[in-house]
Amino acid sequence: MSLSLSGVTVTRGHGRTRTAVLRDFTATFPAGKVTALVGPSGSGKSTLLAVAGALLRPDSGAVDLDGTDIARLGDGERARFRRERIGYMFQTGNLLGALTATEQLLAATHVAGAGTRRHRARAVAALEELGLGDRLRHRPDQLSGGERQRVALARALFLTPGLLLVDEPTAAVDRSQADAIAGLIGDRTRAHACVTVVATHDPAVVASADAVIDLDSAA
Ligand SMILES: Nc1ncnc2c1ncn2[C@@H]1O[C@H](COP(=O)(O)OP(=O)(O)OP(=O)(O)O)[C@@H](O)[C@H]1O
Repeated sequence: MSLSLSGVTVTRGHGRTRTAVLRDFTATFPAGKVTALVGPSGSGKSTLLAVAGALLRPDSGAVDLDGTDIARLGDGERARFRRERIGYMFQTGNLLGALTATEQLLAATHVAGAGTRRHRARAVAALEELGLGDRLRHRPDQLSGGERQRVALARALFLTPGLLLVDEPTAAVDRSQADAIAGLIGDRTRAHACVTVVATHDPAVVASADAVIDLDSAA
């Protein structure tokens, strides 16, 4: 898997509030490495993840994922890329209210409820790895903010994506959990040679990353 953005410009808002969030942004994200995306609030970290994750189309520029410019694909193909190649952990967790922690992971494979035993065992193991072994049957409103965040990370990792995009993974967890999460993201990235991009304000996550891109100076 490879990811490079070239000349990417994204404007957001309408009318007088319309501003360029990313302006002619160019960067290459290496496989098997964690790239930390830093910069002050509002500098465009989440926007860049959304562009790389085929959720937001840039106004101009190319988003090259393994030789395909995903900015130019139709909506159906972009959805397929997201489903098959991209693991996305949103800042808000974005868990589905009706599903248990285990089902959140199985939903990624479209087998919630009817999951095979093998899928279920994998989902349970993934949640146990993140310290959630006693929260398997809990729904989002029965989990703490940090627990929801860890379920969201487990879900993003579940299908072993080639591109892993993570937004503020340690915002709602304590220091030891934050270190465990940063370690797990690094381990998975190296083991599966995936391209990993982590938007973060956490100095410890930045310190454990292989490369750092500062959107403040890139703007
Ligand atoms: N849907 C939207 N419509 C209009 N403006 C938006 C929209 N989404 C984001 N913005 C603006 O784009 C800018 C960049 O937002 P973004 O969320 O990418 O920043 P960020 O670096 O991730 O911030 P934070 O660290 O606070 O999460 C901000 O000024 C924000 O207000």
